[in-house]
Amino acid sequence: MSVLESSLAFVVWYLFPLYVVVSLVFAIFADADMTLLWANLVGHRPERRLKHRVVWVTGASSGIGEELAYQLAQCGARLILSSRRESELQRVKRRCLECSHLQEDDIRVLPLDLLERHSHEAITQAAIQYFGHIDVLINNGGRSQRSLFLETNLEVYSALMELNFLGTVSLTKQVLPHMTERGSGTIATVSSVVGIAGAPLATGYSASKHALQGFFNSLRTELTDYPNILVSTVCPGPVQSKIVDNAFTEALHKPVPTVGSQEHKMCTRRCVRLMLVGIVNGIQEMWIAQQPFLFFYYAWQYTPTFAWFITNKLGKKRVQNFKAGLDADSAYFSKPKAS
Ligand SMILES: NC(=O)c1ccc[n+]([C@@H]2O[C@H](COP(=O)([O-])OP(=O)(O)OC[C@H]3O[C@@H](n4cnc5c(N)ncnc54)[C@H](O)[C@@H]3O)[C@@H](O)[C@H]2O)c1
Repeated sequence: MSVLESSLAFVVWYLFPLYVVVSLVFAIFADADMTLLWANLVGHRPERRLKHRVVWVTGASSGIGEELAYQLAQCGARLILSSRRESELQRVKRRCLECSHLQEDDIRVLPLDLLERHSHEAITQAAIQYFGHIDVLINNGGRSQRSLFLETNLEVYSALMELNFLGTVSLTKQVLPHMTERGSGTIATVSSVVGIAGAPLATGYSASKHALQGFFNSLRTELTDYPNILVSTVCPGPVQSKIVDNAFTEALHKPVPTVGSQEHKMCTRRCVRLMLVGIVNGIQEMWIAQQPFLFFYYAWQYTPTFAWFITNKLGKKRVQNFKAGLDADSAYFSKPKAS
């Protein structure tokens, strides 16, 4: 057998089956993109890298932001906790103190409304003054949407862009000069799976997350002279939180009528752990989702025609369930049930 033939046989009999098996195992069990999972396996640990760091979390009063506060506190990070309701932030602060070795002074509650852009400069100055600097800003605060475009007021689209996009850009605008002056820092922004693809009932939400993706992908390229500044975007799939309760509907102040169980969604704890691993390992874009969502990220990236075939089938079912007054989210995973 020639060298060429034996090399070919090696590839066909050993490497290719190994590749197929590894890919299948990955496809079935993975809940994040390969870079992030690799970092989780062999990379830096958040406990080591975040100790004594000053981390500012927006939207810290519930869901992903609240869990970020607890895990960051356990890592020994000093915290600035922001969202609109001070009482809720005080509750989160108390739990942070209970579950970590942090002292009262290590956590600063700083109420912030992302919509009130005129207040962002003063609040940022207050945050910088308190600890002397900010190492990490996590732009997490935001709201989703559950409504069909044809039935939704334009005001809702305006509100989604004001909050998710402009509110985040405004705060980043205040914090980034502080980081460029120091020559280091991290700005991590929670985007979404719908910042990469799309989903029915979330046209405005998806648009606001696409806007964030475009903004931060472009900003990152403007900061190449600052190798120690990380601009990271996090794209979670469905995660347990209050996101559906708090979502916009077709009219500005109308609540979501049907909020189903969140149990089928990714555990908040796992999502946040992976986020922190990504941040300390300098990952610029993270995909975090259970299957089958993670599979779709790859499909959308590499085989869009196939991805849209599947997405349209699921989307159709989701819209039908929504119109029938059923929980649109659960319908993806199990037999839809009215709640
Ligand atoms: N949960 C999911 O399935 C999921 C998936 C992908 C992305 N995300 C994103 O994760 C982030 C956190 O959402 P969550 O799932 O924890 O939902 P959540 O509703 O539990 O938390 C949202 C947080 O944002 C805050 N917020 C809302 N409006 C605000 C305003 N005007 N000013 C300041 N803070 C405000 C809320 O007070 C709350 O603390 C959001 O950006 C969301 O788009 C969530």
